[in-house]
Amino acid sequence: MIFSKKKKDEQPASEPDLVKEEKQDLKLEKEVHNEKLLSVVNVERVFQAGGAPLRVLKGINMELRQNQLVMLRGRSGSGKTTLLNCLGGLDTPTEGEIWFNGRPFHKLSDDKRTLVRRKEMGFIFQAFALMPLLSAKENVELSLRMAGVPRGTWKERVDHCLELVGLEKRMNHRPFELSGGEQQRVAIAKAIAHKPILLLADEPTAELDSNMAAQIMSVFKTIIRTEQVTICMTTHDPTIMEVADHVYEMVDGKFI
Ligand SMILES: Nc1ncnc2c1ncn2[C@@H]1O[C@H](COP(=O)(O)OP(=O)(O)OP(=O)(O)O)[C@@H](O)[C@H]1O
Repeated sequence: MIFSKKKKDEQPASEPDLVKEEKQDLKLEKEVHNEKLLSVVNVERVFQAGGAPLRVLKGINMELRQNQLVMLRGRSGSGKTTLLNCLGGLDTPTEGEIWFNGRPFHKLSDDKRTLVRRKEMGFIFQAFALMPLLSAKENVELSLRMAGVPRGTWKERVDHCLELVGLEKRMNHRPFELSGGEQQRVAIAKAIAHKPILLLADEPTAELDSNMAAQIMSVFKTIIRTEQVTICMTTHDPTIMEVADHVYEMVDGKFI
């Protein structure tokens, strides 16, 4: 028996065996990355802008867990937006891996990444990105339509999201009838309406005074608790950092 087993071990692995082994390795890798909502492993991003290549991300490692508020802090030009774009699949790393919700995000086709992004992620930008002719309610509905959510559920979900951000009395107002902070709260309601598990926010408080910025952070804390979402945001405002679960400090394409 022992002899025959040894002989079997010495045989070169057949092709189906290798495929099986590869699948097992991938399964193991997936299990490791499954524990985290998102993990970033040695990510590099190099832009070919004109002459010399520009190395903007220089070996980034990070992770996001469920129900966390994580901030990326750094000076202008340090690479925060570039990293956020890679996390959201709007851009792809030149090197390295990004695992999202157990999937190798860096290996997915553009189409698959877009699908995952639409269903499982929400985005908030500095300049609110609302449709100017639509009311707050219609802006939130639009995001449900884009995500393919059945129409019958829209009203309840829209009401709930606008209530969560404290705008139940402003549902029929259009963006120009709202303050900057209120517009940003509509943008948040819009970003969470389709129940994403990850919310990415690029400088969501940059256009707001400190009072309004504090309100936005309080809304973020509420939706993390009630909507089971993780938020990763960029900022260079040191005053709002104390509410973060973790702050990654970025200098020249690296975390320090
Ligand atoms: N598509 C691109 N092509 C070439 N260079 C780029 C591209 N995108 C970003 N960069 C460069 O990468 C560097 C980092 O830019 P990035 O926008 O990520 O920084 P940031 O930390 O978000 O800055 P800010 O706080 O001002 O938004 C900058 O020098 C920028 O010019």
